[in-house]
Formats: sequence, C-alpha cells, structure tokens
Amino acid sequence: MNIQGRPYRTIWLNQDGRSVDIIDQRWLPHAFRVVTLGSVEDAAVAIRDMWVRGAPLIGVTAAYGVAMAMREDAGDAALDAAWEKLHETRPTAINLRWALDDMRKLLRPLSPAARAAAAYARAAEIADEDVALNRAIGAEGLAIIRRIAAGKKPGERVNILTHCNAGWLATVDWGTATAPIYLAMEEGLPVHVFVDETRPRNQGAHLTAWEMSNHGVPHTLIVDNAGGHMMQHGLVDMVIVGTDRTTARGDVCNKIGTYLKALAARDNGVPFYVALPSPTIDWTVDDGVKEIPIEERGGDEVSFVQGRDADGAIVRVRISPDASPVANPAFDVTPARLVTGLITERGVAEASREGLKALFPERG
Ligand SMILES: CSC[C@@H](O)[C@@H](O)C(=O)COP(=O)(O)O
Repeated sequence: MNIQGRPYRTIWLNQDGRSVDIIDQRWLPHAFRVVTLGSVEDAAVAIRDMWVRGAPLIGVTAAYGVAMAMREDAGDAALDAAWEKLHETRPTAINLRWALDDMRKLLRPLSPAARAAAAYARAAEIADEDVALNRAIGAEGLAIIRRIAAGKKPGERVNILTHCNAGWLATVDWGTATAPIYLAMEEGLPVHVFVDETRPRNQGAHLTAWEMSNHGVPHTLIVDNAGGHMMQHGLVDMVIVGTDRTTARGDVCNKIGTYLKALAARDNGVPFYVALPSPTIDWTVDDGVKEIPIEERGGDEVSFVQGRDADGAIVRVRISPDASPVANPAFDVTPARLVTGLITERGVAEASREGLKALFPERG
C-alpha cells in the first residue's frame, strides 16, 4: 500500500539476494524507519520484540529467517534449530508454525547444497501468496459492505468498527480486515472506520489510524471501551477484525479485547465478521479457550505508554504506580457462536466445523 504516494510492502528481499528489509513498526506513526534483517537471529528478535507483528507478517518473516539460516548452515541440525528459534518467539499466531512447517517440509528432502536457494524462493512465494489471499478476502468482504451500503439512504456512510491492526502492516500487503475497506474506497463506497486504540500497545491508534490516514479512509479513533456505546446508538453497521488463530470449529483468537467487542455486537444485533487467510486456521484444535496458548507479554506494555512529546521526541511514560502488579494477556478467544461469518479467500464461511469444511473440504 502507499506511504506518501509510494507503494510499499512490509517486507522485501534486498538486492544482495540475502537480507530483507522491514518497516520497523515500533516507531509508527511518529517515525517511518526501515531496518535490515541479515540473519535468523535478527528475524527472531524482530518477531519477538514486535518490530514486525500481525499473524501473516510474522509467518513471512519467519520464512525468510529460515532462508537466512540456510545460507549460514544448510544442515539438518541448523534447519531444526532455526525452526525452534523462530517458533519460540511468539506462541499464539498459528501462521508462524504454518510457515515454519511449510519451509521445513520443503527443505528436508533436498540436499543441503540446494536448500538456501529453495528457501529464498519459497519465502518469496509465501509473501506473494499472502498478498493474493488478502486481495481475495477483500473481494469477499467488499460484497458484504456493498450489501450494507445498498440498504442505506443516499449519502449515509457504512460504519465499520475494527480492533487492533489487521491492516496491511500486519500482512505483506492489503491486510485482512482492511482489504474490504480499501476495495470499498476504490469503488467509491462511503465507508467510515471506527478504530479501537487497542491497549496496551495501541496498534489501533499507532498503526491502523496511520494506515487509514495514508489512504484517505475516513476514520475516527476511539478508546477501547467506547465500542459498546457506539453500537447501542446505532453508529456501527458491522465489525471486522483479524485473527491470530481460528480453530477447526470456528473459535477466533485475536487481540485482547476482541471478545468484548463480539459480546457487544451480539447484544446490539451488529454483524461481527472475522477476516482470515486459510493459513490462520489451526485444523488441529477445536476449543479455542481451552487449547490456544495465549501469549503473556511483559508488564511494561501496560504500565507505560509510548508517544511523542511537545518537542517531537518519541518517549515512554509510566502511567501506573511503580508498585502495582500488572498482567498482560495479549489475546483472547471469541467463541464461534458470536461470529457472524469468517471472511476467507474462498468465500464467507459460517463459523462452524461444517462451515469451514464446506469451503476447505481437503482440510476439514
Ligand atoms: C491480519 S493480522 C491478524 C492478527 O494478527 C491481528 O488482529 C492481531 O491481533 C495482531 O496482534 P499483534 O500482537 O500486534 O501481533
């Protein structure tokens, strides 16, 4: 997508054919910084410390991490070590394991001499596939927005609420939850997005709002607790969120706070959609609450907030007493019964085992 008119992806291979550049998302929206990852260690740090984040982008970064490892040492032990090192970075997003398994399955039967080239080629393919999947999700979601727009009076906006950042910054391009919104904009539909700030790391305020601004999408930033009120007053036509892992029966794990939005949506008759590419489906688990590991992140993310001071410097400030203990679960699970539909690259599935099986008969 565009940054000041120039098209970018979130990760790209450098001319040296070895290292990758990423947009370092820790500093947005205040500073746009591109950094180079040159080794599997760099890739692991970038994922763990959230220089890159968002389930699909984590997967692609890990794929390039494996490729960089193979350039150093293409033996079996190094392949397994790269898998382990990258896998332990973040536990919840299933795209990470999906990409690592995909890479290892491809590379294992090859001779070590052939592995590095094959790994770079596959990592590039996974990146391109992500772009195509998101574009397809966009077309499916656009059909829903069109239907809502058709029921509106002339000039009325379609109001969409989103949580966290499931935008292009969370993927290679387009985003999942945002792809339908960008396509609706291209088509001239009057969309407006309520952006949840998404404490503790504020991915909504920092990233989604920045994306919307860059693309001229009308939007309003709201605090996380405002969504229910907006819905009660008829100000939200639909919710679209992303997901880090969706189970075989349609339970949706996503950024902490998503569950509360789904409850408020159900209570107010607002459709609650989840946009996801198929690598985000974990066919091996059913009960999301019991079976999905929830990442517990450091307490500093809750006790401090980052922003820009009056002099323009990016600063962190403490907002809670030094002595107060902090808990920081990064994700929650929305049960399938609260989900109106799963917007996938193959169509909109009912959030159920049968619904997913109908679209992905080869997997279910
Ligand atoms: C298309 S991204 C889907 C999810 O990864 C997204 O909604 C999300 O929760 C991101 O969490 P983050 O902790 O910022 O990686």
